[in-house]
Formats: sequence, C-alpha cells, structure tokens
Amino acid sequence: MIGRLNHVAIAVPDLEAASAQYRTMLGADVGTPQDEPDHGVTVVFITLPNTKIELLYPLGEGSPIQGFLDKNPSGGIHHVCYEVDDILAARDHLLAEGARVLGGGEPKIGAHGKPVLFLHPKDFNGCLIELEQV
Ligand SMILES: C[C@@H](C(=O)O)C(=O)SCCNC(=O)CCNC(=O)[C@H](O)C(C)(C)COP(=O)(O)OP(=O)(O)OC[C@H]1O[C@@H](n2cnc3c(N)ncnc32)[C@H](O)[C@@H]1OP(=O)(O)O
Ligand SMILES: [Co+2]
Repeated sequence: MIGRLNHVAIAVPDLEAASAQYRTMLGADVGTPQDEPDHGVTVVFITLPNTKIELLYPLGEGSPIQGFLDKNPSGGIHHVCYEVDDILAARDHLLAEGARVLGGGEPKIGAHGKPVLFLHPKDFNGCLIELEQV
C-alpha cells in the first residue's frame, strides 16, 4: 500500500538557523518558509536527489508540534511521510486494522496541495506517520 518516502520532517527551534545550516554547512537545496495555517506549522522544504526534508516550526496557538518541541527543545525527527495512491482506501484499511487515524480521519490538504493524513505514533513504534496521496 505505501510507496515512496515523500519526506522526513524535523521539528526545529529556529527555522532560519536550521535553513541556513542546511544551505551553508550541508550544501542543500533549501526552499523558502511557507506558512501552513491549517496545520499550525511553518515549513521549509529541502530537496534532496531521492526525497525531501521538511523543517517544521510552530505557527499560531495550539500547534500540533508545540508539545514535541517542549519535550525536545533542541528539535528532533517529527514524522516520516509515505506516499499512497488512494488515501481514503488507505485510511479505511488502517482503521479496519485497528490503527488510530488522527484528525477524525478526514484528510487535509498538505504542503504539496495533496490530501494528507496522520497515524498515531504509539501505534507505529513511536514514529508519527503522514500519508500523502500522490
Ligand atoms: C504541512 C504538513 C505536510 O507535510 O504536508 C505537515 O507535515 S504538518 C505536521 C504537523 N502536524 C501534525 O503533526 C498532525 C498530527 N499530529 C498530532 O495530531 C499530534 O502531534 C500528536 C501526534 C497526536 C501528538 O500530540 P501531542 O503533542 O499533544 O502529544 P501528546 O502529549 O498527546 O503525546 C502522546 C505521546 O506521543 C508522543 N509524541 C508526540 N508527538 C510525537 C511525534 N511526532 N513522534 C513520536 N512521538 C510523539 C508524546 O511524546 C507522548 O508520548 P509519551 O506519552 O510516551 O510521553
Ligand atoms: Co509532513
């Protein structure tokens, strides 16, 4: 059911510093900050030859990544995003298998303009999973 790795997301305490570090120290192709108010985050995408890195910083009140950053003040890997062909079929399969689909199970439009869903990290070995329909 899952296909390619779309991105690995890293929550960061300083978006500008993290962007500069990837650009200058790691020589990566770093994009510009993009506010995602529906998701409570500002993101910067870094394009690698085989996947993307998504730098995440909280946006607004009640950001879903605020608790994670409070627990990990120097930042940390926040989620991995796998591609799926059919997000509603994937959701129904996961619910039937007993996984917790976050956000009431209704896909939201993600940073790439495509529908996304999140799966509870406690159901997946402590790793928050994002699914993106491509
Ligand atoms: C723009 C879009 C895109 O790419 O298109 C995005 O990625 S938006 C990316 C931001 N959006 C999201 O993350 C949406 C889905 N996320 C959520 O709904 C939330 O962040 C939850 C995953 C439910 C966590 O909520 P909250 O921070 O309130 O945590 P909580 O205190 O209830 O946490 C319950 C337990 O899960 C752990 N926990 C929390 N976040 C975690 C994470 N990212 N990875 C692994 N474990 C995590 C906590 O440490 C805690 O464990 P212990 O009990 O053992 O201490
Ligand atoms: Co993401």
